[in-house]
Amino acid sequence: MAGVLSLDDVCVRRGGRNIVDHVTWEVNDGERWVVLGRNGAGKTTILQLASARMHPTSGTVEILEDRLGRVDVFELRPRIGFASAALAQQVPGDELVLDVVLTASYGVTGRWREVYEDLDSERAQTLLDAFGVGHLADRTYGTLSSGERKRVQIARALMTDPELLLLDEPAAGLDLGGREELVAALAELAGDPASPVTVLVTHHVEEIPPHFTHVLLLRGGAVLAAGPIAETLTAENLSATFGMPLVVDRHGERWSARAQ
Ligand SMILES: Nc1ncnc2c1ncn2[C@@H]1O[C@H](COP(=O)(O)OP(=O)(O)OP(=O)(O)O)[C@@H](O)[C@H]1O
Repeated sequence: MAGVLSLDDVCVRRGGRNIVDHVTWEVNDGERWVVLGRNGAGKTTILQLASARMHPTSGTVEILEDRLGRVDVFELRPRIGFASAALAQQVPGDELVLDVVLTASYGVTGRWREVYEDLDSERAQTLLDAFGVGHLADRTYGTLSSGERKRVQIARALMTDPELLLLDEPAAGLDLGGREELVAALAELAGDPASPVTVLVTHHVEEIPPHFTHVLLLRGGAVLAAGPIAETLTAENLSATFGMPLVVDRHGERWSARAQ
């Protein structure tokens, strides 16, 4: 599948203005995208569109070759893995960690009467193991640290074996060690050709994991630049994105930025 996600001249209008402003953006098979922009730039809104949780005011959104507005979003959503702070807040604190991952099969949070196969439980456990939180499977979600919760959320997002993985600020609120561990786990995921096409929203270039291939820079709801990371994540583009003179450094496959 070439076109995994395609936005064509998309606007989202709220409160009398375009919070997504004529965005055209194409995400193809095998790509791993980072989305950067200031607070309020429209990053979360674009992920809402990409996860079939919002319709555009104008323009077209195609996800996994289905056009929003012409497809049953309830059939589409299981094909998209999504992790965000807002979604994480819906997880009941007394839910067992294994169940937090398992319930993604039905697109619900909070286990009730659904029937799961042993294979599902094994998959949930394998995913928790892959993110280094397998030993927490029997704990309740509410007792986990924020770093542990982030990992569980990503494991949950992968439970349905999605074709598209969307991560909204997965490293927000983590300490340095937690961030680095998460970046390493995401780098491993991104480096695996069998992994889904991934879009990661972040505020910090330091959180870009190795193996991410492309970057979308947003300003005021509009695309400032988009393309392969090495040529797009320049000091000039990042300075324009954040509205201040910035220096950008690349250390191997990691990035850092600071004021000039
Ligand atoms: N229903 C709404 N009515 C009016 N304005 C809205 C509405 N929803 C979002 N906005 C505004 O749209 C803009 C984009 O919001 P969005 O959450 O997409 O930004 P973001 O880039 O994810 O920001 P942050 O980095 O702070 O999370 C913000 O200025 C927000 O206040």
